[in-house]
Amino acid sequence: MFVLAPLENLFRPMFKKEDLNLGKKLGEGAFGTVYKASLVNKQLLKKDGPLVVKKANEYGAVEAWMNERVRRACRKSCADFIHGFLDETSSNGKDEFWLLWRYEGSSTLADLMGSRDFPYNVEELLLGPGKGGDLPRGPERQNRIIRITMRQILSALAQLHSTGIVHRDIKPQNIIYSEETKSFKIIDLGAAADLRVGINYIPKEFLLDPRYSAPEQYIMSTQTPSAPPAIIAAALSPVLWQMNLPDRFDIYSLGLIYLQMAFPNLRSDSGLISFNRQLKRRDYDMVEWRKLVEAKQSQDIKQGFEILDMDSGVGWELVQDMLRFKGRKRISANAALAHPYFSREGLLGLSIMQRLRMNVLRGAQPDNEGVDWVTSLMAKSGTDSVGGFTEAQLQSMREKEPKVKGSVRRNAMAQALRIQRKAARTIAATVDEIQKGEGAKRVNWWNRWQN
Ligand SMILES: Nc1ncnc2c1ncn2[C@@H]1O[C@H](COP(=O)(O)OP(=O)(O)OP(=O)(O)O)[C@@H](O)[C@H]1O
Repeated sequence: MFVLAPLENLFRPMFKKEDLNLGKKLGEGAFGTVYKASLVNKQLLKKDGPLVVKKANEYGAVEAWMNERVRRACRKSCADFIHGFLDETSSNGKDEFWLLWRYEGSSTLADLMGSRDFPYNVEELLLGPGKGGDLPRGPERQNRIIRITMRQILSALAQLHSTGIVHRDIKPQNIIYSEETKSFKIIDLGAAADLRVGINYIPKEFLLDPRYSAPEQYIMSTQTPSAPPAIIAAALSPVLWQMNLPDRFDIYSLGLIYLQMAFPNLRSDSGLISFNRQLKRRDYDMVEWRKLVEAKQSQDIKQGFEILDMDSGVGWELVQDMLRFKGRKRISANAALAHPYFSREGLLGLSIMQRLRMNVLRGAQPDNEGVDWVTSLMAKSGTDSVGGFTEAQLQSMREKEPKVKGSVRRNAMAQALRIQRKAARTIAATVDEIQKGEGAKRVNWWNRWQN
């Protein structure tokens, strides 16, 4: 960041407003106006194609800075940023900041979700026309499309978070379908906070879209002092990150999007607002919410739960993990990507593996440390070609169940051991279950799994 940023400015093309022809207005928000645009002189950029210009107010400089950082650290997760510059000659006498991106395409996830054909319209975009035809239209096919979409958005979020950036405004309007990469990307970093440098990180700032924001109002505890100088912020950021887990704010917003994709009646603003109200009244207990709405017998509700309950309810598990009231108990983007919901499709023995992973995750919930421990084990385990646990690994974990020692029970170590024991017991129980139920078939299954 400190080295590459100045170097980059020496080599990247610079623009001024005379280089740009503004076209159709694409949007107007609190922070500026967005236009489709083209270059007056096409030679200025190596790759031709339409552009997007945002004429922003005083926050534009922060948004440009954030976009440059994303371009260096995780460029595939967000819209392709080209350049940002200050226009001191603006007609209204105020400084205007111009931001320039490549035009990714004409559809945001909000546009796509607004169509009656959702999610099949997304399937065509992600897989190509006619490529989803192996399954008849119905919950199973919808589940597959939603899962691919969720994986793409979560991967983009995981990259942003690992860069130290929290978006703070994740919503379908800010997720765009890129026609070039045929995948979803995140846009609008205008409300983002970069904890590594302290940019835009003001604990008391209130910039949230109430429809999609998590119950906590601040991404950082209000006890945390305001941003220190950049270099100190960079050194402190892992500690602050660990203390506050600010990334979980975005996860809640994505959890809401997941629900909207599954339940057609939650896609409208009024549907989402009434969901938020219902959940708040039930103290953010999703099981209670489910009891409430299932009693209503609506077709949309039935359809949504049919999707979430597939594969032993992995989707329902995931959405609950994303929508937990306390940020600390909410799943991280990386842990969500390792959730059984995203297990590879079509592998032999998948359902047993899914069951195992889910039991282990269930056993570790709601201890977030437990989930992290389990996911790190999963990430390290398995064969080269296939993730997950091998039978030998499961057996050795089973034998290595940590021993209890009365005196250490009260300290933090005891807590960690307790979670490990819980996970180890779950693994043992699941292995027993598999051994009992599958009998002779089991040997073949494991052999096939490891090959
Ligand atoms: N790179 C891009 N490619 C194509 N369209 C884009 C791109 N960036 C933005 N848009 C379009 O412009 C609209 C507004 O963009 P953006 O959300 O960044 O602006 P904003 O002023 O912050 O708006 P809001 O306050 O409503 O979020 C988007 O909804 C999208 O339709």
